Amino acid sequence: MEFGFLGLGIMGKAMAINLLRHGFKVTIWNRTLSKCDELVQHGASVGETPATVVKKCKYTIAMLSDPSAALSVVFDKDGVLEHINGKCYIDMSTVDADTSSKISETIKAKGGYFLEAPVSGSKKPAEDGQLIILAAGDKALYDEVLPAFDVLGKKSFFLGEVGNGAKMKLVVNMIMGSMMNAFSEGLTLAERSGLNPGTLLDVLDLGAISNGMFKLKGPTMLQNSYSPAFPLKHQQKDMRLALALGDENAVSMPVAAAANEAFKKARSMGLGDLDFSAVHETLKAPDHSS
Ligand SMILES: NC(=O)C1=CN([C@@H]2O[C@H](COP(=O)(O)OP(=O)(O)OC[C@H]3O[C@@H](n4cnc5c(N)ncnc54)[C@H](OP(=O)(O)O)[C@@H]3O)[C@@H](O)[C@H]2O)C=CC1
Ligand SMILES: O=CC(=O)O
Repeated sequence: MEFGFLGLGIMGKAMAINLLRHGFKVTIWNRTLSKCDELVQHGASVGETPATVVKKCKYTIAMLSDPSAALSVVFDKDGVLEHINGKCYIDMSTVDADTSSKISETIKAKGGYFLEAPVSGSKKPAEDGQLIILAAGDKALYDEVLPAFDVLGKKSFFLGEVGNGAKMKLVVNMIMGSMMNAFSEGLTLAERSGLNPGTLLDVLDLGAISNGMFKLKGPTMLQNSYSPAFPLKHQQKDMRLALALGDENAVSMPVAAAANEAFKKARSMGLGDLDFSAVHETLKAPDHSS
């Protein structure tokens, strides 16, 4: 089975390498072309534009940063739409339901097939093929590409009409971003009140609120180490999109709104390209330490 793959950031690179390792043929494209070099070593071919990748491959996956990138790769000159007639496009980026629906409707109007399939799970699950895939849209296309999803993820969900995958992903990340802020405040409170925050991690891990994120991020946060697995700018994008979903549905989300403010503050401090756990640094800023 041959796949096109557009977007070789933290996630796209790991996912495309996984497909290659499992015997899929992969033709890649990335806006910054030099990022293709490493994958060529793994056996990938390179397409000059999104359009040429779609022309060559029956199935093309995209893993792009945000709604604006997802729209640009489809609608701009040399974009996906130019050769989409009869081809299949699977967008795994985290975007909002409106963006996904706009892409879906246009692709279908031009004779193509569309599936949205955002993922839960970060850099390591992407490297290990342990993502959780939240698909929606064309069910026949979902069934066709399951062999690839089985390589990329540990579990795939088919959630119905386009938009449901995007919404599920945003709800999950809204919870995750809120939890990260509560965790960060807890670590800081423990430290400032004279407790050993390392002991707090042990206590948390034994109780009912033990979870993989606290376990993974706690030790590195205590070392002020924020090498990006999930860039903070993307977490803030997800909070923003989840809050908009809350607006549309008149759901009051004061906790998520406060978490969004903290991520915005972190971005204003120049921390957007670090891991989202760097929101911890906002609590060390002068207005919080006096
Ligand atoms: N990292 C994570 O833990 C997870 C991320 N996600 C989601 O997956 C998506 C990708 O995340 P991640 O890999 O971490 O992000 P990165 O920032 O590492 O990569 C973003 C990718 O998007 C490309 N891109 C950005 N803007 C444009 C544009 N205008 N036109 C074309 N290409 C563009 C980048 O190209 P270039 O190299 O040229 O900059 C790069 O390939 C995001 O939607 C994110 O929210 C979902 C689950 C986990
Ligand atoms: O979107 C991020 C993740 O860890 O999932």
